[in-house]
Amino acid sequence: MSGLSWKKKISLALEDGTVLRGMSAGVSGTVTGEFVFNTAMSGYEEVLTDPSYAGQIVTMTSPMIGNTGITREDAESTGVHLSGFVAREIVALPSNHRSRLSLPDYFQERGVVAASGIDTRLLTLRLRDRGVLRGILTTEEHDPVALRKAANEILPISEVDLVGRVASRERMTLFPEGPSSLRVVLIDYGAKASIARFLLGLGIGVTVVPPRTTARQILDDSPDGVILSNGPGDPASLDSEVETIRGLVGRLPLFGICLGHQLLARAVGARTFKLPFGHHGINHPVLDLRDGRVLITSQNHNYAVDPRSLPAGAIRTFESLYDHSLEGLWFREARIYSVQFHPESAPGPHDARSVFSSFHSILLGEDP
Ligand SMILES: NC(=O)CC[C@H](N)C(=O)O
Repeated sequence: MSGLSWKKKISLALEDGTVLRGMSAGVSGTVTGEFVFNTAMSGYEEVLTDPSYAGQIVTMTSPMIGNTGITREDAESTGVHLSGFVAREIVALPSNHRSRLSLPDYFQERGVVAASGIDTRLLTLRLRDRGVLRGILTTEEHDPVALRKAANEILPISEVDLVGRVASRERMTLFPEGPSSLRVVLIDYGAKASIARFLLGLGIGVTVVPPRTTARQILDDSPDGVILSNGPGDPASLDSEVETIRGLVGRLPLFGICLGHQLLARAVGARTFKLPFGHHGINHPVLDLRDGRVLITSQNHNYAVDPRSLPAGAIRTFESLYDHSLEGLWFREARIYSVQFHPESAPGPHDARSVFSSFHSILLGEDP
């Protein structure tokens, strides 16, 4: 608990005028972003290190966070990318043989502004009823009038280059342990580490490239397929990324995960739209529209593909059982496969891991 002042007040304000108070569990400072709520009961280390949360302040609905500490082995990237973190109670004393560090000490180490003691039930109901809201989290300002004004001056997430902030800047090839005959290019918009880990586990080599790599450069590299990663922000604002994908469509198998799925859909002419409060959690049921199976999946998105805008040839593969939004696509002719949920399941149940095997089949020229 070193460096932590549980006595320090923290204020939270939303653009709708809501003001809440709590105690700081992280560093002092002011952060702004879009508030979202996450319903996962475990896996906060993966949530903290998932680059897709850049620009967002994440509220955990589970009432006690921090019990299992920080293991460092469960990180999905090398840093914390979300803007701020909120929970009902943040625990400073972990109880877990894998823990290396308490959560408050990790916040100090990583410079995270975090709030404990917030009425997260009220906050979540507000976000559920009014939709995702911009807001501020601060240890420096407590006057409600000033807080409300600041919350209303925050730039919408669609106007911030979040992919540029978290994506990899260098090309790098990872080799699986055993012999491998397949290699894919992973376009990294802020990829979770588990995606490459999974592919390597299937014996597939992975060349990670920055998003600004051109379609020509990727084709000249002659991979067996291309994977479009998860990532932060609004897919509708990523025109140059979509342009690159357009240059790959029909040329080699493509596989999109979350943001990658949304960008792929845009590349073939579909539209994306913002969901009222998104899907963030590890208990999201999706229906496999091909065989009626239900998978419990890990999800983290605020946007979705509009099924009415899909071009001819699109096969809808998965649908959310919460709001019936589109969760997966397959284009047989063009060999494009994509899912809105997270098959790497980190954190989350493992039902959807078979999606990687489906992509493996596509690489081998079979149907998923
Ligand atoms: N996890 C992701 O890839 C998120 C995709 C996108 N930023 C969204 O919020 O919908």
